[in-house]
Amino acid sequence: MSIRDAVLANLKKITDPISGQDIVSAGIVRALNVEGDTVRFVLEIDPKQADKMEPVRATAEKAAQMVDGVANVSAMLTAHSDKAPPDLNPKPKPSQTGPQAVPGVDRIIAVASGKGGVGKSTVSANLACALAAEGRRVGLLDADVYGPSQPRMLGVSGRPASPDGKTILPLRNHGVTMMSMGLMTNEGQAVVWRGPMLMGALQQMMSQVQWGALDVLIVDLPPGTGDVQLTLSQKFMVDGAIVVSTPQDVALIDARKGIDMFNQLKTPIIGMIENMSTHICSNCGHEEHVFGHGGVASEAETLGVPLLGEIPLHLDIRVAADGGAPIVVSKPESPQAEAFRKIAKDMIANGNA
Ligand SMILES: Nc1ncnc2c1ncn2[C@@H]1O[C@H](COP(=O)(O)OP(=O)(O)OP(=O)(O)O)[C@@H](O)[C@H]1O
Repeated sequence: MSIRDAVLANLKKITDPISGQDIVSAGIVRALNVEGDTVRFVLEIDPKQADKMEPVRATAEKAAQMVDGVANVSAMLTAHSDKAPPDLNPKPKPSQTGPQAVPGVDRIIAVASGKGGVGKSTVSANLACALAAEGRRVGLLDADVYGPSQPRMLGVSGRPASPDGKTILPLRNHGVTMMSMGLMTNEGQAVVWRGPMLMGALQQMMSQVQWGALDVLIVDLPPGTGDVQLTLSQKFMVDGAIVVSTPQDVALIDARKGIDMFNQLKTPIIGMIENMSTHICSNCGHEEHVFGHGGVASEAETLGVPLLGEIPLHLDIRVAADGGAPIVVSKPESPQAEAFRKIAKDMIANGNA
């Protein structure tokens, strides 16, 4: 029998005057520790019973000393607490991998494109402003770190403030709360982002920016199917994705890849938008199909995703975007703005925004 077991056997012969059980079964012998020939333990008691328990402690100390091989014994009375003893079993860490919601944000919608330059940022800015005009509380995160354009499109400049060094205060214009990676760097300065930096920056933008209460947060993604797209869908609960494409085959091939990626990530596709659909001459109103027309509609049908709308190629759309007031703000009654506003209204009607 080990010293520890022999000590316990002797302690079991002592009766706890409070419960009538032996002191080991009563659970008052705690922290029994044997080190060489030294034995230490405590008797955990109600402090009000200290006088009654002191003789028990002295008896327990002697009982431990009786064990062969024990030279020194230290038994102490300690006050028990009503609190549960600390749980020393390591708990599994909460899962870091599951997608999380952003506090206060009801929905996250990703706007993506397979190919660059198809007008994804223009569509994001106009949709955000159109949804805000419908009374929705809208946030717009420009996650296009390679070519951040939302500050220019929404007409905001200056660096966002961080009063406490932890949270970042977003900017606001045209009813849209906006944050862009472009505001964290100097305009015109090329930024070389590596994968882990990108992911860290995106998480920071989602979690540390004080978005406030939003009905919808639109995330303007970089073109393609890279780290930012993956991180967004894996780390955050993305409610839906909109894929913007021009009608040409080359753009459509890439758009298909984008849809494929969202399907694999199990992010629901809200639908596709054909941008630069028909060119309307700003002088004569003549319509021509610079990049073809209807390519996205037939692709959407093939892929079984909704076509949300077709946005014409029109000089006013570019001029408005470059001037810091998207066309839905600067010319809300124009047919070009109407195309965006219809998409926004349908999104609200379908519960997507
Ligand atoms: N429907 C349109 N009519 C006219 N010009 C447009 C239209 N859509 C976008 N543009 C213009 O095309 C250019 C590219 O658009 P935008 O920056 O929105 O594309 P993007 O897909 O976000 O590009 P990036 O590759 O930088 O992500 C901009 O100058 C924009 O003003």
